[in-house]
Amino acid sequence: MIEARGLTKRYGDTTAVDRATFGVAPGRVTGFLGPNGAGKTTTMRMILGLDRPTAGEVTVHGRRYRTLGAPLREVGALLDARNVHGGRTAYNHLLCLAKSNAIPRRRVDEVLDLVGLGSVAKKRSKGFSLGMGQRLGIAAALLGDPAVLMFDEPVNGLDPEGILWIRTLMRRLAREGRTVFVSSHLMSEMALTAEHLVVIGRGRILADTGMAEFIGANATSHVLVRSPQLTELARLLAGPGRRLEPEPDGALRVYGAPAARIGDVAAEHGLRLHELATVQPSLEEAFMRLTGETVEYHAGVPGAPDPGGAVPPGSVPPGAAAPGAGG
Ligand SMILES: Nc1ncnc2c1ncn2[C@@H]1O[C@H](COP(=O)(O)OP(=O)(O)OP(=O)(O)O)[C@@H](O)[C@H]1O
Repeated sequence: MIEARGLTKRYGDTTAVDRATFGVAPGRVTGFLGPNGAGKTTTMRMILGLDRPTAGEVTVHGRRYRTLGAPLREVGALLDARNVHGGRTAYNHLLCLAKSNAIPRRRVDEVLDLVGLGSVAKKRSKGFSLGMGQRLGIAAALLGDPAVLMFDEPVNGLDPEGILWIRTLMRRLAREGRTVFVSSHLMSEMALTAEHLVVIGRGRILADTGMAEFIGANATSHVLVRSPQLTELARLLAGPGRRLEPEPDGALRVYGAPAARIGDVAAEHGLRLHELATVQPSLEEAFMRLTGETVEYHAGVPGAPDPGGAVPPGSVPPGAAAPGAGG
């Protein structure tokens, strides 16, 4: 269990983390989601005692990291995979870590096999690919068999196979009852990996909630309709609480009416339907609703919306009705 209370970090005029209060529970993957520069790495560094909070505190199992007796046995972390002494072999890198933390030598072989580096254990890590470097970093995090694991942007730069491997590993570690906290700015990846979300924007915690709840509270589903008589159908569907949006490929998005209702309207008027599909909102849509236009935010455009003034959870797109509303 990780608990942050009023956690704050300022660098001069920059407030990297602003009164963050959240908890990371065991037994599930918690995604730490936020755009570049939102404060994810700084938060993780404070959890690991690498940065001292300006105010507030963060504890692991009720204690500050620096006061843990055998930290590597309690918390494993992958912060920067390039931070490895490249002249050492993978085996020696892990052995040094093991020795300095009173971890038995056999555990080095175990974690090397676990991450699939057994066959290159005696090779110098400076010759490793990015994916192999990530695996070595993860092996180091797992070395002390810790109950709490943290990964900062673990899939950055990995190929699809590497991404799938990391996703599967994280879910397995969580199923074993561990606390797994993983940061990312990649929505599609988070949607597949995490069950719980802590969302951060410009240093502030914007949400601490289940994945499904987060999406449900910040975005609405719509129905995608295709018909050779779309103009007529659209006229019949228009009304209070409904929002109709044409798609570039000729389909129509309908907010505020369930698929069954749209199908009935079409049948009643003898209109042909070529497609009628309920589309669930994505994590990305929900995130963008919460934080404002993330694309602008990413690019650091002056005057980009302030995530602090975010749309409150439970709101729906302007003009859209709540699911099931309307006749
Ligand atoms: N050592 C530092 N000195 C000054 N400013 C810093 C320092 N570390 C971080 N910052 C600033 O704090 C803010 C948060 O940075 P942080 O790296 O924690 O964000 P992040 O969410 O991890 O972003 P990314 O996805 O780009 O890694 C940024 O504005 C960053 O420039």
